[in-house]
Amino acid sequence: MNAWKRAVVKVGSNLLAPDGKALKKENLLKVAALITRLRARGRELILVSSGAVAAGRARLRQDSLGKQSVAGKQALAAIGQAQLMAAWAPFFDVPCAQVLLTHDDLSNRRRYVNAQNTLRALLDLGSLPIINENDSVAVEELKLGDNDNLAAHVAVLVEADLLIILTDIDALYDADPRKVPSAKRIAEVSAITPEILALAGGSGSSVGTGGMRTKIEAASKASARGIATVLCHGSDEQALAMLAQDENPGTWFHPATSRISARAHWLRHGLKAQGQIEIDAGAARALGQQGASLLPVGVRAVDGQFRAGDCVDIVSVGAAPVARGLVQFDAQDLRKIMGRNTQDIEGLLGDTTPAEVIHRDDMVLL
Ligand SMILES: Nc1ncnc2c1ncn2[C@@H]1O[C@H](COP(=O)(O)OP(=O)(O)O)[C@@H](O)[C@H]1O
Ligand SMILES: N[C@@H](CCC(=O)OP(=O)(O)O)C(=O)O
Repeated sequence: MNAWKRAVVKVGSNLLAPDGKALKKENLLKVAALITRLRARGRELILVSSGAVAAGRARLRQDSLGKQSVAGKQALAAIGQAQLMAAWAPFFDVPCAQVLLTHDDLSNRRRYVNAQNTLRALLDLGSLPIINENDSVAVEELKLGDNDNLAAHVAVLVEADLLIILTDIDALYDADPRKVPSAKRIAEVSAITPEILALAGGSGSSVGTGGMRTKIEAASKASARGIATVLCHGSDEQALAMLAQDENPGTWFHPATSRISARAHWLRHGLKAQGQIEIDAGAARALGQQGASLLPVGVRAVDGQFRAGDCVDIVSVGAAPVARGLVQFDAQDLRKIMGRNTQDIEGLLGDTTPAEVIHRDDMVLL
């Protein structure tokens, strides 16, 4: 574990605000001490910190965790984010830089590159970027929601070597230990298979979002780009000391042996599908085995109201998505030409109709 240069450290809500109502400063201090130790050894660190909503509750002295309206929660996050930064800053002797990201910043290529440049500049300045989702403006349906997935996106964005997930449990277990006391600890995961994903339960509390499942998803996203993930307890002094010594105190997720390209990763993980295209068996073979583009003739059905340039999922009849990519037609136009041979569609939609529904270069197999 000792060859890494740059890491993203993610600290979850459960650790920062175990009761959901106030920040637990003692836990912030432990994480800050780890980051300071690692920085002193020449490592570059980026912190992804949850806790804005809880800090907002604390500032407003709201004792109840009762249901909030969306706008109410967004307002809490706006108040709490300032509190959160103010809570972290005294624990570091370098400048802390607040960066708030939304899903749009990851899906829009220009904004993605822009965020990448800003984060690189912040590291060059020797500052500590502290990242959270921009909860106060993020549109509910498009939210990442949990900070595990956000941290994985950030790790890919800054080309980190390591993702460190600090939470309120010491490792991944083969079942949720809160429900199955005999659950066994897993020290190493060499490949994130559907079986590994199935081990994960939801959050053990009303404070955390996503539980172990989003942590494994995050490890999987990071792994696909050659980034390792380590998960451990973030307030256990011994675990943190081991991390500082480059030892695995919890669960180590190996990076994938063959990493996918940055563009393929962006297509696969950075975008949300705006619709679905169902293809026939011949097209599924052509895509899966021959590396072909998707042509109108192989399309059987079109679902959704997407526009040309949007990301869509490609599904084989009655099956889970087999690929996704950037479609070259609006949904309504695609409905007019689906199932037709290329020579038959000329003139149907004007003179400059693209030959492919989704070009191979804009597609990733799932
Ligand atoms: N297979 C599992 N192994 C370990 N923990 C699990 C598992 N399944 C579910 N969990 C739960 O996931 C919780 C951590 O996730 P979460 O509550 O979202 O924390 P955070 O706020 O740090 O993101 C643990 O407290 C645990 O109860
Ligand atoms: N962005 C939210 C936190 C989201 C969240 O709870 O994520 P997680 O720490 O993964 O459980 C906040 O700052 O309150």
